[in-house]
Amino acid sequence: MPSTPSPDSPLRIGTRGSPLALAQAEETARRLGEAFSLPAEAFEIVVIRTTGDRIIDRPLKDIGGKGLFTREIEEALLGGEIDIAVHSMKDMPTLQPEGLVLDTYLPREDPCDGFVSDQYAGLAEMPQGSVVGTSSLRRKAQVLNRRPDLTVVEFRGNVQTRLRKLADGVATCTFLAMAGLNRLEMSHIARARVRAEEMLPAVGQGAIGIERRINDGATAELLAAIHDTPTSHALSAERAFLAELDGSCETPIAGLALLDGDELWLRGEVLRPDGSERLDAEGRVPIADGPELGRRLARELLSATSPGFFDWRD
Ligand SMILES: NCc1[nH]cc(CCC(=O)O)c1CC(=O)O
Repeated sequence: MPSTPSPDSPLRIGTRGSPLALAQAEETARRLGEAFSLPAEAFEIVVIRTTGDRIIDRPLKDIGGKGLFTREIEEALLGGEIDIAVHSMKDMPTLQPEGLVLDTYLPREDPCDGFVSDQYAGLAEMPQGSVVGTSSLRRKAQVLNRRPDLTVVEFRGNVQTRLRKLADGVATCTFLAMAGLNRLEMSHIARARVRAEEMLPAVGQGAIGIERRINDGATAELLAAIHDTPTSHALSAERAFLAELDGSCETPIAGLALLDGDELWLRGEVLRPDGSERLDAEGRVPIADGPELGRRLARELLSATSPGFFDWRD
């Protein structure tokens, strides 16, 4: 690929095919186009179907393995079928395959969850025994920790599918990332934005990451123009926390870093899947020490958990 994409030799952007994934790929193309004054035809969006997209009738944790939503995309990147891959950082394992790097971030959207229900304004108002739909182990554990009386049912599928299940009465409420709703211009469906103090988001939530081949210097130069440094500082701290816990998007782990002047604040949380126990830790350090803080908080939580806390992990 030449150093600057053109309609004759477009930059091929690999992505999943959901409306949200496409919106994220389009945002990436738009930002690159603006940075280099390129027409839309200088970018080609290549939709790649992943294992996670293919199997929609089983809970994610039963399909197993990390990178359910990324493996096929990373193979296309390694195979030279695409030039970059655009991902929701929330879905990304902490380690990338040999030969790939994931170090470009777009400015982060709202990291918090949204509460979605056409009947109730928030979790506190849900009647005893109500049904919550979510496929996220984190959200399930957090909901049950606050409201042990509620029932959580599996709620797989993209945003549109989940809304249909809600309309069909499969559940009374669900939670969706505000970032996804904002990017789809659907934030009006959230009855409330759930503050991080109430429900700590997933590590990386709201951030878009762009992956490339490690030896592709021309693409690295392009991506540098749209990289957001504050987002990368926050994500480095959160992902160091996650990596030290050896967690993935399949485990009830939450973490959020916020920048405040030249300092970084990080809170991390681990839960038992049934919500019966929840532990958190937080700290504030100079921004450069974010990853070290992430590892320290993870070790703090690991040593504070009661026997058996992590037995659900394989
Ligand atoms: N696991 C699916 C997923 N991956 C990223 C987002 C939302 C967008 C984001 O967090 O950046 C979602 C859907 C959701 O949680 O509502």
